[in-house]
Amino acid sequence: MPPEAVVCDIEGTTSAIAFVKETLFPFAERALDGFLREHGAEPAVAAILDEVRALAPDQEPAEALRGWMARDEKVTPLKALQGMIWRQGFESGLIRGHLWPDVAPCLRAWAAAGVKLRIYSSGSVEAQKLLFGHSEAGDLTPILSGFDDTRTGPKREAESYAAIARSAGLPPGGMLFLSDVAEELDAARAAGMQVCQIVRPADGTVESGRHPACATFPEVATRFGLPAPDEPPPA
Ligand SMILES: CSCCC(=O)C(=O)COP(=O)(O)O
Ligand SMILES: [Mg+2]
Repeated sequence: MPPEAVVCDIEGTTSAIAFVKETLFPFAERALDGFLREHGAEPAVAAILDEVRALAPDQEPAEALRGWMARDEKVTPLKALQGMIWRQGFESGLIRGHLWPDVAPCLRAWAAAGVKLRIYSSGSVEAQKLLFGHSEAGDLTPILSGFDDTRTGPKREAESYAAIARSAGLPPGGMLFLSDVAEELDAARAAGMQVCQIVRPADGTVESGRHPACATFPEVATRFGLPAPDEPPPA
């Protein structure tokens, strides 16, 4: 049966890994000290800094945050803070959310056919909404019906996917999870979801061999019985 809902990872799935590493992370790194000086006492930011101190009690929060960014560690308070910092970049037009050209036409076709679309990323829900709200393909947030980040649960644990299915009000088997990371797909499959690894050569993704694999979203459409977009994606 074709899935009633599609859940998309971002980095390596809808968007280039290079966009995250070479645009988003350096933006946050450059703005970090100024952001903490200006906003560090605000309750939402202060609460995140408390989480950072609890996880890295032997370091200054800025030092811990920089280390996590350098090692691309998906630590929840870092992700929350990055989302806050990126807001200014997205809203001023300095950053536009990268999407591979095959992604938006499929998401639009699937939404038009009544397929529910959700995002599950290590990037915070705030950052997800910014990326899809200010994407290279325009504002896609009206066609997205749910957003989850690591506050829902770790991406490599089956219970996180069970929670996403509960919040969508669907049986896990009616949902398809798309990700570049095999361990995330293992967890989603253990929760009963259909899964597909997105293997984009431009991202250097290695096919695990444990899951169905597709290089583009139109290939996903063909393989899982989802509608294909009316127009071919731009070259
Ligand atoms: C605007 S979302 C930022 C992406 C990000 O920070 C990240 O860690 C993405 O990880 P994913 O789980 O989507 O692979
Ligand atoms: Mg990913």
